[in-house]
Amino acid sequence: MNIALIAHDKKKDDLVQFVTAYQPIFSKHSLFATGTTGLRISEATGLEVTRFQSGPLGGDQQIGAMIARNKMDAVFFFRDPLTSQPHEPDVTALVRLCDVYSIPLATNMGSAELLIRGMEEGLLEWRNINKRDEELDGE
Ligand SMILES: O=C(CO)COP(=O)(O)O
Repeated sequence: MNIALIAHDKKKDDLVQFVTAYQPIFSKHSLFATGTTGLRISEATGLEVTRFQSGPLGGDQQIGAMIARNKMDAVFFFRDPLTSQPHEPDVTALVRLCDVYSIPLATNMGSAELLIRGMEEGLLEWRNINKRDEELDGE
């Protein structure tokens, strides 16, 4: 599965810690990230991460484009709710696209734990099979 990893600056340590803790699971998937987040994760874990532009320079939109093309299966986006971001419209757009396409989105450590455990149990594969069946039914 394709997984997006994104964190605002004050949340990057949390996301690095999270990915490190669940590295055996993340290592089974294709990882994508905004520029600085991806660099931090690959340096800390050695995992292969496809890096897009930094968030403020269009990285959020690049991940959004993957969602719009049905190429992203889950998004871990540790947002900083206490700091205003210069690219707030991009952040909102990315979250919105997750809702448009029903992509599982975890925006903090609590929901991330539940999402990764769901992935571990194969719940996302199950969801994708259902999605494919619905698409086939609609054809
Ligand atoms: O700003 C971001 C998400 O909105 C993250 O971008 P970086 O990973 O490049 O810091």
